[in-house]
Amino acid sequence: MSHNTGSIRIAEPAVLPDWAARSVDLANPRIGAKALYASDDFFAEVARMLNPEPAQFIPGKYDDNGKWMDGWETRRKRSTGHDWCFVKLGRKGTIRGFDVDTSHFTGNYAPAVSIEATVCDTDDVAALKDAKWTEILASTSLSGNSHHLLRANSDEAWTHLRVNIYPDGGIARLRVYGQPVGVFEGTGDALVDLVALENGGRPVAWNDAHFGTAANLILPGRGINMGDGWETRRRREPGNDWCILELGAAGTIEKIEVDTAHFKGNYPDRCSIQAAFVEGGTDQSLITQSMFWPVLLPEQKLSMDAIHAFSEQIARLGPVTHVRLNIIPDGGVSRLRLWGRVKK
Ligand SMILES: NC(=O)NC(NC(N)=O)C(=O)[O-]
Repeated sequence: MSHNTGSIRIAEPAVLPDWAARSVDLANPRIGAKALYASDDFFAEVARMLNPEPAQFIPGKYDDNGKWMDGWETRRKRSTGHDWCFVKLGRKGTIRGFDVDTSHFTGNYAPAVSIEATVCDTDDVAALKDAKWTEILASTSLSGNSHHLLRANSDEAWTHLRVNIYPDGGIARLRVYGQPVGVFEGTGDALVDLVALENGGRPVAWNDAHFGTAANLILPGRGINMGDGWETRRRREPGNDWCILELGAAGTIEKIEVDTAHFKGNYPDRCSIQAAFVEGGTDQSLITQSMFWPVLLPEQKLSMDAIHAFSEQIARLGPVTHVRLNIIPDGGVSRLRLWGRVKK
């Protein structure tokens, strides 16, 4: 499976395990995550480790410190001890596991990693150093140029991580697969975007995402370019393209926005949305189940490069947990917003 939380498709491991596929990357800078501090990042700055785009290797690219590497890389340690860094999560959340990705690091990858977590109401490094840390990933050996999908040993919600590497070396990318918590606390009866990535929404399945994946639909803000949306290949057979999204919380949808920003010669002719309150099943079985979901938004004509707002057209289905966006017959949509009230 691959997903795109930037302008370039992320080539995640060929197949993410279910616990990762149904999670949000809490370390995605596009929802506010940030590398706060590193004990050392001489060869490659720690911020690169969170880049939502796939790690790349650029032969022949060097900087004043050495070979340019796309990740976090510390200098060769000549003393005891180990390197570490602080990462602020984009949302407070529970953590199911990690992808510790050493892509392109072959003779300089970190031999081992462990990860600790804490809850802290500040990003101040001194305060974080004094925080109470809990190990949620025990020390684990790493290989070069590999994805390491590792389960976390925790059910609690956290705000910050300390990533320890033993004793030094590089990590290309860190993905933190989890679920935001408490995003709707205090919203009362306000309309909230139930499917936004930063509110725990996530893509479940799609039939095609040749040019841009479904994850882009629920990113914050408007799309930055045509690559920052969900775009399918040109359909050459009857039917329509679709994607299934899970809401961050069950709720009743009252206002829908379908944004075709940047899609001018390839926006869908029409769209519709089906929805359901799903209990049980798997992401895979939802693909079949979704064929029979009731219509939340009947077919609507779309236009180029515009936000389309719908409210009176929305069926009164009550609280739902999943939607299926149908685009007819194919094309690109930049963002989908599903404003509603959280089910009490
Ligand atoms: N060829 C290298 O990559 N050498 C060093 N690393 C970088 N990035 O230059 C090292 O010591 O690991």
